[in-house]
Amino acid sequence: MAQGPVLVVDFGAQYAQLIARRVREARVYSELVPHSMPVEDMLAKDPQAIILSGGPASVYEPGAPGIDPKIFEAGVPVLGICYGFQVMAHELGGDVDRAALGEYGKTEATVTDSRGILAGSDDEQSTWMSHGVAVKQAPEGFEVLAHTDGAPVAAMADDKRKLYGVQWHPEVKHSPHGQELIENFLHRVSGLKDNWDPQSIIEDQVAAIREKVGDAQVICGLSGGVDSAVAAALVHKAIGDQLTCVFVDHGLLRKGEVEQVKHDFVEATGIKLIAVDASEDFLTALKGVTEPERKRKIIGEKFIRTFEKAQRQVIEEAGAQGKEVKFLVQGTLYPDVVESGGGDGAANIKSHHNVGGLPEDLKFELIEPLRTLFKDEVRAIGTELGLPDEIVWRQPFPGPGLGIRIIGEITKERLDVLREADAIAREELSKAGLDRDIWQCPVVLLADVHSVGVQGDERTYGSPIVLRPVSSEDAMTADWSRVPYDVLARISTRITNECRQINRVVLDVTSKPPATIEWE
Ligand SMILES: Nc1ncnc2c1ncn2[C@@H]1O[C@H](COP(=O)(O)OP(=O)(O)OP(=O)(O)O)[C@@H](O)[C@H]1O
Ligand SMILES: O=c1[nH]c(=O)c2[nH+]cn([C@@H]3O[C@H](COP(=O)(O)O)[C@@H](O)[C@H]3O)c2[nH]1
Ligand SMILES: NC(=O)CC[C@H](N)C(=O)O
Ligand SMILES: [Mg+2]
Repeated sequence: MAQGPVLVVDFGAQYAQLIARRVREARVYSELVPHSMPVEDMLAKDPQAIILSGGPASVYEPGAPGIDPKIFEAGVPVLGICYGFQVMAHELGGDVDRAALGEYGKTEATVTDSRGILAGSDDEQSTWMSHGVAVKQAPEGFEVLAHTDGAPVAAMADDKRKLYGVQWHPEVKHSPHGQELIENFLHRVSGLKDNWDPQSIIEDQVAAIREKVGDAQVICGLSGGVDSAVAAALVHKAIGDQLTCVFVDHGLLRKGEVEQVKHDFVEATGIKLIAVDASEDFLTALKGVTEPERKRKIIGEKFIRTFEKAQRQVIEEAGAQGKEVKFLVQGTLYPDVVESGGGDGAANIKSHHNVGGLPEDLKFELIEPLRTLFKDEVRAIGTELGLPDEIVWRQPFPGPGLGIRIIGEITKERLDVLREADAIAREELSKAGLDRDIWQCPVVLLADVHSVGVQGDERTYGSPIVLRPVSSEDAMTADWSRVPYDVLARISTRITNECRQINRVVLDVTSKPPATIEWE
C-alpha cells in the first residue's frame, strides 16, 4: 500500500466501524484502532489522516478517555466527530461542558463559513445529532464554522494545523451531507488519493492468507449464506485445494436448505464441500434450554465440535494423511463482532455464535477475511470474485438458525411447524417480487404463548407466528418493511390454514434500535 491508512480512533462508539466504512466508501483505505493504543504506535502506522470517533463518556468527568495531545502536533490532519470533537476541544484548551440543550436525532445546523470540511454546504444543513455535552468555546487558533441551538460550536477548523471537528455524526446515513463532509476532509483538506476498492481488498487478503497458511490444511464453515461463500471464495483463490468447506446440518435449517446449499454452492464455485448431519447432537444439547444466550453458546460450541469431528474426513479426502487441520475460516462480519461486545468499550447485545459463542478451548486458528467489513461491502467483493447473484444477494440467515426463532424450548415438532410457516412466508414474498426490497424476514414462533381461536367451528388454543420483515443497509440499524397488505393477508391465511397449531399471525412493527432484528 503506497499510502498509509486513515486511522479511526475508537472511543467506544457503536458506529466507529461505520466511520471506517464511509472512508472506504470514499475510496481510501482505513483501519480502526482503540483509543487506548499509545499515540507513538498510531503514528508508527504512518497514518495519512486520523478521525476520532464518538463515544458514551463526557470529557470533563473523571476517568473519561482522552488522547495524548501529541497527536495534534504530528502534522497529520485530524477530524474529531462528536465525542472525538469534544476531546480535541478539551485537550487543546477550549471550553467543553454539559449542553444547555441536548440534541438527539434530526437537527438543523447553521453554517456560517462553508469552506474546508464544509465546502459546498448550504447556509442551513440537516444533520443527525446525539449529544448532551457541548463545546461552548473553541480552542485558540480555531474558527467556528457552524452552530446549532444546543451547540454554540457545532463545527470548527484550524487550517494551519489541519485540525477539524464536528458535533454531528457525518457517518450515519441520516446526515444527508455527511459523506460530503468526510470526502472533503479526506480529499480536499488532507489531499488523499483514491487507493481502495473491492479489488484491492481481494489482493491484500489473498496475499495475507497465503502467507499465514503456508501448506497447511484449512476448513471453512459454510452455510450457503453470502458471508461464508465470499470468505470461501477468497480463501480458495489464495490456497486452492488446501481448502475444504464443511456445511453443518444442525437441524435448525429452513425447508429445502440442505439440498440447495449442496447443489448451488458446488455448482457455482467448484470448491470441495462436505455436508455433516449433526442434528441429533445439536437438538440433544439444546433440550430444555430457553434462555437465548445459553442457546447461542451451546450452538457456538457444537459448531466447533462438529468441525473437529469432520477433520478426519477432510484429511482423508484431501489425501493429506499425517496432517492436521490447522485453520478454520468463518464469514464473520463486523456487526457480528460489535454486537458480541467485541468493539473497544462496546456493550454485549447478543453473542453471535461465530464470535461470542465460540468455546474457550478452540484449537483452530481463525481466518476471518471479512471481519472488519459490512454486508454491502462483502456483496461487492462477492460480485468482483464472480459469484452468481443468487449467492451474493441471498438474504441473511443467522448461523443458529431457527433455534433463535423459537421463543421457548426447541423441539422437533416446533421446528417442523416453524419450518413450514417460514417456507410459506418466503414463497409469498418472493412471488410478490419483494426479495431485494426486504433485507430479511425472520419468522418467529412464540411457542409458549397461547391464544384462543375458532377453526372449523371448534375452539383452538394455539401459538402465534410473528412476521418480522425489515429493511436495512448493514444490519446495524433497520426499519420494519411496509409489505403490501394483500401480501401479508395471503401469508397469514396460508400459515393458519397449512400449519398445525397456529391460529394467529402478527406483524412486528419495531425498528432497530430499539429492537434487534432477531427476537433472541
Ligand atoms: N450451517 C452452517 N454450517 C457451517 N458453518 C456455518 C453454518 N452456519 C453458519 N456458519 C458459519 O458461521 C458464520 C456466520 O454465519 P452468518 O449467518 O453470519 O454468515 P453467512 O451465513 O455466511 O451469511 P449470511 O449472514 O448472509 O447468512 C458463517 O459465515 C459460517 O462460517
Ligand atoms: O450468523 C449469525 N449468528 C448469530 O448468532 C446471529 N445473530 C443474529 N444474526 C444476524 O445478524 C443480523 C443482525 O441481527 P440482530 O439485529 O438480531 O442482532 C441479522 O441479519 C441476523 O439474522 C446472526 N448471524
Ligand atoms: N455520540 C457521542 O459521541 C456523544 C458524546 C458525549 N457523550 C455527549 O453526550 O455529548
Ligand atoms: Mg447465515
